[in-house]
Amino acid sequence: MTDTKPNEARKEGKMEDLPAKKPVTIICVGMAGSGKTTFMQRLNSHLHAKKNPPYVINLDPAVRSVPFGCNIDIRDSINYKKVMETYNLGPNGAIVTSLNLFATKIDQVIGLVDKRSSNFNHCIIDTPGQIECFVWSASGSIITEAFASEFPTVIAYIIDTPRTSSPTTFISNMLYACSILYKTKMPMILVFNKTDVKKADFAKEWMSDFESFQDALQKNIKLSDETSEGSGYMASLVNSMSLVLEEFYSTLDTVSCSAYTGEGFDDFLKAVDSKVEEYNEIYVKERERVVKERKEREKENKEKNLEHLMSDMGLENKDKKKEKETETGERIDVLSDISSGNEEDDDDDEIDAQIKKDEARGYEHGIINIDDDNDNEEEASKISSAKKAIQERYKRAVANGESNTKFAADVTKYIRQTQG
Ligand SMILES: Nc1nc2c(ncn2[C@@H]2O[C@H](COP(=O)(O)OP(=O)(O)OP(=O)(O)O)[C@@H](O)[C@H]2O)c(=O)[nH]1
Repeated sequence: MTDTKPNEARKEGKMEDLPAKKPVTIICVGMAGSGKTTFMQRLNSHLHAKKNPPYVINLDPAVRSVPFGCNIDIRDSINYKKVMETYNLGPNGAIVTSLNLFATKIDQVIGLVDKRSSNFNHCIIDTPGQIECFVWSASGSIITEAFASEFPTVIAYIIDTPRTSSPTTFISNMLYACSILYKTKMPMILVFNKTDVKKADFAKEWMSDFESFQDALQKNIKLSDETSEGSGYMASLVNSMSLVLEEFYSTLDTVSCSAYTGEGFDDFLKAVDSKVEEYNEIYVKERERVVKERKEREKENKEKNLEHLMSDMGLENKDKKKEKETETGERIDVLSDISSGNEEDDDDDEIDAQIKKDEARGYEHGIINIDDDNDNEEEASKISSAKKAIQERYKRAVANGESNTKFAADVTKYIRQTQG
């Protein structure tokens, strides 16, 4: 992970002791038409101009043409039109399916980026215009998580500033950004794009001054009252939402820029740097904590499963029973008990006689020779050592996350042997 301390140490020439600096991943998300692709194009040329070319990834399978050179393009491996035909899907379903197919290869993608990571400082990713296809899909989460676990990752939420100038659309956009922030748990930068058309000062003011937002809302209500009905409900909803979102604003960096003119891109890169620091200070620790917790939970579950399996097989109980009865000097109830009791001598004679009769009639007995104590002890010890071996193997398999069909077959065989 990128770290400010390693950077300082690098400057001091102690680089050999330090891990290689990882590039930062910038994932561009935003509503359809907010200007993600144009923003990517400008960011790409801006970084090139600074002799700091980025690694570029396009994750929009439905885009006709991409106005920048891509290092990885989802369209090279997935044919969106074919996905639509093959799976009989509509446009959005096909985007989700294409992303699903791409997500199955994400480890290879990360491998590729990692391999080249010494050559660039930024990896920039464009996402589909249908924001929900990426943000709310499992594959979107997998892809984001995969990058975030390997590189410092920042979400750039692109906003169409002129289209956000009404309090209602502003709050809708903020709610969306808020939900993405809490879903991905990644550092986020709000990018007010298209400032060549409308400056983003109004939005920044609304975010920092609740009263000014209220004023704008009141003005909007008066205007709406003249033009539409039912705006009272909308206004009160927007009002409540603005209160809820106050805390969310404090966690964000905002930048205004124009993908057309290139204004604000230096500020954007500065914001990225500060978010990387935040990522290292807060998110890395948080992620480590979550991963640790998940591992502990998995370990607990595995142990519980092992206990359940053993008790389903009747092994643990029998062992415990055996221990208990040995302590009290009582008869041991083991699998070979059918032949170990002395009190059944008479019964044994009867059974013996029956077997002889049956054999004389030509029947075959597929039972253990219940008369022979030594054979039974041998059988019991065989079963006991098989049990131990299987327990050991199960524990090892559980520890290694092994999925071994032969092992499963062994367990089945053993259950049949002991319970059949
Ligand atoms: N004036 C102005 N227009 C812009 C700017 N950025 C993008 N646009 C225009 O906004 C429209 C949408 O831009 P795109 O870059 O295609 O937006 P997008 O978010 O990638 O679109 P989808 O991926 O289809 O959702 C285009 O007509 C762009 O020319 C900007 O900074 N200023």
